[in-house]
Amino acid sequence: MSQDGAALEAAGLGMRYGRRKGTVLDGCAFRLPAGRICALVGPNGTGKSTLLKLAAGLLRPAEGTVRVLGGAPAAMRERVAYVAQNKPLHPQLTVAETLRFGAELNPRRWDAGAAERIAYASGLEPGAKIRRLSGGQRTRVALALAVGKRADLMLLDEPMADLDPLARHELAGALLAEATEHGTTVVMSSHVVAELENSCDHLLLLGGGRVRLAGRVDDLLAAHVLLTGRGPDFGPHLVVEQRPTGRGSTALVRSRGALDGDWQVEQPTLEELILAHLRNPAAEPLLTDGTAPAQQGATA
Ligand SMILES: Nc1ncnc2c1ncn2[C@@H]1O[C@H](COP(=O)(O)OP(=O)(O)OP(=O)(O)O)[C@@H](O)[C@H]1O
Repeated sequence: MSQDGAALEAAGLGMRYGRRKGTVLDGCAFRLPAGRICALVGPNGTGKSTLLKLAAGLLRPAEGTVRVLGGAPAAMRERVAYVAQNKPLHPQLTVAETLRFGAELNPRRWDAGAAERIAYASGLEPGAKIRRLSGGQRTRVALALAVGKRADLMLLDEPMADLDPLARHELAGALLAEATEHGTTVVMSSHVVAELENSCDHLLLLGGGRVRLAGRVDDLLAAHVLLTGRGPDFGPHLVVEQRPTGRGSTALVRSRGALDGDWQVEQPTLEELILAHLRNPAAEPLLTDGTAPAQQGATA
């Protein structure tokens, strides 16, 4: 961990694939304090996988820096577990051989019990060949390897995408229990916004190559309210997104001062907060206290 406790930090981070292909990340800047369970969300193609690969040291930035646990990603591989979107595993190995391979690669940190708890919880056979496993079963083995590594930072690219709802619930619970017990920081990209509220305490929303929201979920929710009134005027409050409703207009706003006015006030859910920001890519970014990189200072 770095002195100031950042598990992942990006400053002026830029990334493009080849000269002609356009910029994926452009001036991306944020700081993720250690110990958080962070949801990484954003539209398709916005650079979530790219950011995770940069943090895993599999890509090099075109501009700026990314630091993990206070150091360069390539120097931190032993302390970082990365699960790619396509969950690459050796198809000819069995599940048990795959876990043994994980142990050999991580002799100083390997936690066989934790890996086996994840791998075998649903009745998966140790002798089953990886090539015969379903997508969800492969995911289970990939997550078992990541947990067994006993990393300080886990980077998970859409880890739950091909799991059935029960397996998703069970695995998310097991993963988060392991992470909480050991103080592991988790960054998990996902499109299943409704499920993030129960599993994540931190949010990183990417869009247009930059960070649009960053902070503790509680802080981000506290900075916003849903106002329903005759509209379209919502006083001094900064409107993120506004839609007509039966009763007039409902707006998700960033509160600027007292909330009294001719409208009804409700707290948004995390899903409402994320959807409003996805619907309005032009909304002003918000990085709450402690989540802007040291040299930049918070933008709100
Ligand atoms: N190896 C590559 N070569 C060229 N372009 C790439 C490569 N990998 C990703 N890209 C491009 O970079 C952009 C960001 O891709 P990335 O996979 O990081 O997005 P994402 O947010 O993870 O998307 P999704 O939600 O669809 O998984 C996309 O436009 C994609 O086409």
